Amino acid sequence: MADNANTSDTATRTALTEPVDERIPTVIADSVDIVYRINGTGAGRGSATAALNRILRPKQAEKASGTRIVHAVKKVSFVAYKGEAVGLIGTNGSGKSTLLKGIAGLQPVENGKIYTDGQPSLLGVNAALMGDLTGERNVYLGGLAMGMTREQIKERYQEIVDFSGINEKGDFISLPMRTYSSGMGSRLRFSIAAAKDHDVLLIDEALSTGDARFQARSAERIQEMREHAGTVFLVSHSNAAIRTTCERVLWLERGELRMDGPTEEVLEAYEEFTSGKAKK
Ligand SMILES: Nc1ncnc2c1ncn2[C@@H]1O[C@H](COP(=O)(O)OP(=O)(O)OP(=O)(O)O)[C@@H](O)[C@H]1O
Repeated sequence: MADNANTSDTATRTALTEPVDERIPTVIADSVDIVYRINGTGAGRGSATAALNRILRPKQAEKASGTRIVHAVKKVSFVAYKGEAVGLIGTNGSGKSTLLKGIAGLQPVENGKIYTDGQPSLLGVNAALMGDLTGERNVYLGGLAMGMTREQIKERYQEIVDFSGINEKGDFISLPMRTYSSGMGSRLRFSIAAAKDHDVLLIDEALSTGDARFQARSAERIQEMREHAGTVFLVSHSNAAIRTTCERVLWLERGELRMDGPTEEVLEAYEEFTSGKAKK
């Protein structure tokens, strides 16, 4: 018995030390479906009885209340690895943002599973900063939300402000964020997120509103984050931003994964698809 155990032990050790695939997975999506339910227009909308029915008889109530279902992500599977920058492309409403929210754990998965190693951080154009607070307060708020301590934020504060370039044209950091242009807002959001190395960083269109100089700076910072062995996902309609940032691309169309491969290959097919669409 003991001998057998030893033999299998050695076999396991050999198997474990063989360099099968040295890449370390950080996000695994296994046949993921994500569905939105929009409580609808049917009879009794908003009444207490309708609400009670939704709890007690969800199936029938769903029909009666006219609940609409939007199947935003359909059977999507992929594995992303440490050090990868993965672009997510697809026409409007194809499910890119929804998939990012699913990976971040902000949108429940209907079927299938998403496994992540470490804490994913979603950086979106609507990241939870407060418009009525100054840029400075928001740097602290965002930093705390990412799990940094007050001291760590204080140490990196100037770096964050400088990276964002918010103060290049005057003292804007002491003004409420609602007074910023959309480009300024997204620059500050990205700068806050970039102050920390993330295991998995999910970026939703945040770079597209920045100017060319800021986009180049962000691309450089994303490169650094990858070198620190994180995984970056970038949703963008800018094929140029995808080309400079990502070496792999997932193309979603109508919620389905149409293609997963090297950036140039996927973008070529996508560009053909979109130009074909434009001609129709
Ligand atoms: N909160 C929501 N409630 C209901 N349906 C939603 C919601 N958010 C998105 N959807 C629907 O899910 C589908 C996918 O939307 P999603 O925002 O993920 O697409 P996208 O690829 O990011 O689009 P875009 O490129 O326009 O930003 C769309 O049909 C959209 O109408």
